[in-house]
Amino acid sequence: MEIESVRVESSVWVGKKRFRALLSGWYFSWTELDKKNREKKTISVPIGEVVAVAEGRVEIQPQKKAEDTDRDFTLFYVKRRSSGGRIWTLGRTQFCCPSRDLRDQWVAQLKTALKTHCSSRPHRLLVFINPYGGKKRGKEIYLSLVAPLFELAGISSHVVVTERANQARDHILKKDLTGFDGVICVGGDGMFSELLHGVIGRTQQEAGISEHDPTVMLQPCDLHIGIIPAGSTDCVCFATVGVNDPVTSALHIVIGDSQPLDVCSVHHQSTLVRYSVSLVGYGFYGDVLAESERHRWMGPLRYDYSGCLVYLCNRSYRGIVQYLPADPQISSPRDSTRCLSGCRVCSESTERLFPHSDSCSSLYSRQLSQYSIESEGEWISVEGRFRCVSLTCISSSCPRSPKGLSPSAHLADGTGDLILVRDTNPLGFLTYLHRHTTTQDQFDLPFVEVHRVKAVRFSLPPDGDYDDEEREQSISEVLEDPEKLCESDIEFSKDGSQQYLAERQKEQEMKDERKKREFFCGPCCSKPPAVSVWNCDGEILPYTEISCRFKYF
Ligand SMILES: CCCCCCCCCCCCC/C=C/[C@@H](O)[C@H](COP(=O)(O)O)NC(=O)CCCCC
Ligand SMILES: Nc1ncnc2c1ncn2[C@@H]1O[C@H](COP(=O)(O)OP(=O)(O)O)[C@@H](O)[C@H]1O
Ligand SMILES: [Ca+2]
Repeated sequence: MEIESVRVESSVWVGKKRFRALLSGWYFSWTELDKKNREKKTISVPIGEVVAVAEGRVEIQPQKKAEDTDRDFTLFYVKRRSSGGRIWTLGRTQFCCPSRDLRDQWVAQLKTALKTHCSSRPHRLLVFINPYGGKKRGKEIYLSLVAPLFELAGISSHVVVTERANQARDHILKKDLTGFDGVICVGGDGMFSELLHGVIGRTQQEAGISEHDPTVMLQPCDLHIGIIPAGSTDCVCFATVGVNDPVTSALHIVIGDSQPLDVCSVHHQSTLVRYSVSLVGYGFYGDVLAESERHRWMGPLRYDYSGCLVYLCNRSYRGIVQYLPADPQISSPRDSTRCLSGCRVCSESTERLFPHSDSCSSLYSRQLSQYSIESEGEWISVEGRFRCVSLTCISSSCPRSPKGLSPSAHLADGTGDLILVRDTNPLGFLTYLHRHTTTQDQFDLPFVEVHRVKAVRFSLPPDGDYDDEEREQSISEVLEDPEKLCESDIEFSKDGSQQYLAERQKEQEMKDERKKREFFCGPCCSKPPAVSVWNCDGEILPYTEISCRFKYF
């Protein structure tokens, strides 16, 4: 065995075949040799993708067994399953060395290489499982597919199976998190949103920053959030990882991959309402969500069912949308780029927004540079009747729509995409929706506009068509249980809560009167509602008039 500073080489056997194994710099490779020592096929694994190395012949599934044959060691690593390489599985190769000494040296050298090259890997994780998300398989997915990988990689985890909505958010906001390298969400976009609110909220609390000030620059978060997809849409996972596969996500977490993400903060006047990563949608997507809440028992299918019902209702809503365009020289929602980890536009945006950060690894520790959105251009106003108004920070691709709401949106460029779908005939709108599922351009329709933006405001036309009661009515009637909606938002409304509480009181007073009326009246409806609701990553917002800003994390 030759040992230079970072070069280790020897003969090994894999099954009955002889190989030359080589550890050189950032790679471990093994090359098959024929009887005449001629090299055949080489398999090469970056050290950054090695999950674990163990003495003996080790298997983790179906059961972990270690057979410590003197001269063997087992290497576990990331293996790409699909041709596009997006789906990952756990690769496992058992090597047999010429002697025990040599085996021990290989194991020691590989472990040292892992320590040296993989310092950003997590050691201790706090895992939140929503047992009711998606098809209610969160617990099973975690225990059977994810926990064994964490254990193999030497990651210890503290698991909380939630018993109520917002438990994970409150835990992150209030409990001692010392020693945790990250928090993991086992669930869908709603569950991810809970963790996001916990992590952003806690970071701002500790930094003494008020989230209610819409102009404030938020403190970046040190705690990373990992997602194990077990929800209904899994859009945040799909748009960042490229698939919604629990094993792929667990392996990304194990090897310490991280991806900065834009976040949209949604304010109503001077109150922070929520943060969003995937969809802030009014009209069609708001109505679908409101309807789907009645059919939660259907699981993920509730969105398809409700989508059909809402489509048949053929609704459009009036509104005024104001937006602050992003710099068109940098990128456009109509270009054909697809943002992935390491994207040039995102790296250049990082450099522009945070000139002193040197690399991706510093994204979570730098201070945000102060810059004013208001000084960067003029607001543009569009008034009209819309089928839907959608805002998204990322592509929002998901299994239902593999290219997403805005296929060229960037994950971390500090901007979002605003999609305005004006009122059109039912066939036109169906064409728009259907194009989300095909390769056809959904923006290439005369009634659709898309803009890359830094901020957006939405209001209702001030012509007397809408009174406060009508707005309040629409907001509350979409939920079977309005109390639940209030409960989930009250935490975020602490500082600017007076107006919120007054509105809630008013809503209570009108509750009995409204109880028997249906918000979704179906195709036979005689008086459609004048206002829709906002869908914010799967939660209904309690306000119609909102302002949104895109922030970079
Ligand atoms: C004729 C075919 C019509 C197909 C229409 C497809 C349009 C798909 C666009 C998907 C956008 C997804 C944006 C993601 C939103 C999620 O954050 C949110 C909550 O997810 P979860 O917590 O996992 O439940 N999901 C939705 O609001 C569902 C929207 C579904 C619309 C049909
Ligand atoms: N134990 C629980 N009981 C009820 N609701 C919960 C629980 N844990 C989390 N939630 C809430 O369930 C909502 C939906 O969760 P999510 O995991 O996104 O599933 P789905 O994708 O099916 O909507 C989230 O808003 C979350 O706050
Ligand atoms: Ca973006």
